[in-house]
Amino acid sequence: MERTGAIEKQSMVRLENIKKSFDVSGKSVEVIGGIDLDIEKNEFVVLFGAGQCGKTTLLKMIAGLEDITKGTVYIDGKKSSGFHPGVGMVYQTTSLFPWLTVMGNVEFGPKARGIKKEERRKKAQYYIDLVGLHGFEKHYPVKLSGGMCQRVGIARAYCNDPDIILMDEPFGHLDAQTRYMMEEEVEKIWAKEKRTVIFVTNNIEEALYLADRIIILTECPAVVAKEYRIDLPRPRSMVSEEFLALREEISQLVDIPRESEEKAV
Ligand SMILES: Nc1ncnc2c1ncn2[C@@H]1O[C@H](COP(=O)(O)OP(=O)(O)OP(=O)(O)O)[C@@H](O)[C@H]1O
Repeated sequence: MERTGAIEKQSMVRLENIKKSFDVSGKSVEVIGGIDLDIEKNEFVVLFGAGQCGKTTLLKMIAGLEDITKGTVYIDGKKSSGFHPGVGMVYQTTSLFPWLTVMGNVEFGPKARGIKKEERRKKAQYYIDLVGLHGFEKHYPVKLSGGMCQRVGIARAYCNDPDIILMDEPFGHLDAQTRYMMEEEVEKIWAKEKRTVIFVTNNIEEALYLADRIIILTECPAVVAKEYRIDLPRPRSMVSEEFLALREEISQLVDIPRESEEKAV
C-alpha cells in the first residue's frame, strides 16, 4: 500500500519479496531472488529481461499457476493463493483449442461460467470484432496465421472480464511486420478497454512502445535492476528522438545486441 498524504492508494498487483527456487537434480536453484513490485490499476507494465532470467516464472506466480517459494502476491489488496479468476493470460505460443472455432474459443470462458448463449455470443463477437477478426468466427485455428491465433488468444482473455491480463511474450514467434501490427493492436485495445496489463518481453522496442513502466530484471536469479517510467505520448513513434534515446540507454544497461548486431555476428 502506497501512502500519498492521508490517502492510501491500493495497488492492483503487489509483490512482496517474491522468491522462487527450483529443485534441479536434487539441488535448489534460485530463479527469482526477491522481487518487490506495486502495479497500479490500469497500468501497462512490461517485465523486461534476458532469456531464461525468470520472467515466465514470475508471471506464472502472479497468475497462481506456480508455487511461490517465499513472499506474497496480493491481487487488488487480497492475498492471492492459487489461481485467481480475475487474472487472464495470453501465452507465448497459441494455446487455442484446435477443435473449437474462433467463436468457440473466445466464448469458452463465459460458456464455462454458465453465461447464456445469446449474452456470451454478443460479448465474444464484440471482442472478435475488436481484435479485427470479423468474418473469421467459424474458422478453426488450423486455418489461421500465427498473428490471427494470437488475436484470438487476446480476445479470449478479454472475454473473461479479467481485471488483470498477463501476456507472456505473445508476439515472440511472429515475423517482424506482424509483430509491429500486433503491438499497435494491443496498444489500441488497452487504450479502449483499460485493464491492468503485465507484459513480458525481451524486445526493447516492444517494451518502449507499450509500457507505462518498464521493469528491468537481472539475469537469473531475477531481481529488479532498474525501472523506467515511460511518459512518451501514445501512440508512440519508434523513430522519435526520445524513443531512440531511451532505447539506447536501456540497451546499454542490459547490454543486449540490436538485431543488426546479432545478424552481423
Ligand atoms: N519447472 C522447472 N523446473 C526447473 N527449472 C525451471 C522450471 N521452470 C523454469 N525453470 C528454469 O528457470 C529459469 C527461468 O525460466 P523462465 O522460463 O521463467 O525464464 P524466461 O525469462 O521467461 O525465459 P524466456 O525469455 O527464454 O522465455 C530457467 O533457467 C529455467 O530452466
